[in-house]
Amino acid sequence: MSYVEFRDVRKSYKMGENTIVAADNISFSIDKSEFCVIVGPSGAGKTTVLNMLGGMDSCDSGIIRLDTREISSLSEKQLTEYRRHDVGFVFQFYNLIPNLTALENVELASEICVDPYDPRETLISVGLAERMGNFPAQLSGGEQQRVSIARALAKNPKILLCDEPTGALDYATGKHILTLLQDSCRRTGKTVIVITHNLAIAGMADRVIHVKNGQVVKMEQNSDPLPVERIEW
Ligand SMILES: Nc1ncnc2c1ncn2[C@@H]1O[C@H](COP(=O)(O)OP(=O)(O)OP(=O)(O)O)[C@@H](O)[C@H]1O
Repeated sequence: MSYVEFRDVRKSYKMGENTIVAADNISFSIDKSEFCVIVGPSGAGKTTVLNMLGGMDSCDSGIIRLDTREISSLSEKQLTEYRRHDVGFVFQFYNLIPNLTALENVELASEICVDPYDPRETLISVGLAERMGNFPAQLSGGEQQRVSIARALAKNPKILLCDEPTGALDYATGKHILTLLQDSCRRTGKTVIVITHNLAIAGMADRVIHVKNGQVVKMEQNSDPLPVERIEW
């Protein structure tokens, strides 16, 4: 069985008289330890898919599984536990707590987990050995994103969900962050999912899922993913 599975997943939002179908019978699967990119234009349904897999939103129908567990049928209480222990999130705008240092941000996340990695070692692994005592405002955008990746990894989650992780960064810094995510995936064996509108990023993925109008329009597997240095956009 696949590690991540979406089967005929539907999600709609009511907006007054109108119904917006954000996920229209979406089906796909992802294997353990894969680096997967979900790509599509604005409004395609990428964030909706990520939020449902991350336990932040529910689906109307269909089945969502992670590591054989059926996420789509968990109670609110079970979803809280699931988000806490099993999912690491990386957001476009980092979402760090401004009055906590880099180390404290990572410690806070790992304190609520069952089997976390050491926060200091995790910060060292993302290249921030010298910046642990700094507050987010004292760090560059790229460094803040490294902290947020460390915060997600230190939880030792089953899956890392990244929503446009390079969206707020310049070209070179964005590439460094993608390299870090690809390396972290390989080093830790974590399953990593990145959503983006940037088709060029697809070349570095083991698996690419193309979405449009709430549907999966294509799925590809790269037997030989490119190193980030060879990707241009
Ligand atoms: N909470 C919500 N309430 C109403 N409509 C929503 C909600 N969330 C998403 N939608 C709608 O669902 C559709 C898919 O949105 P979604 O954010 O998943 O797309 P996306 O591919 O992530 O887009 P973007 O790249 O712009 O973030 C859009 O039409 C959006 O307006």
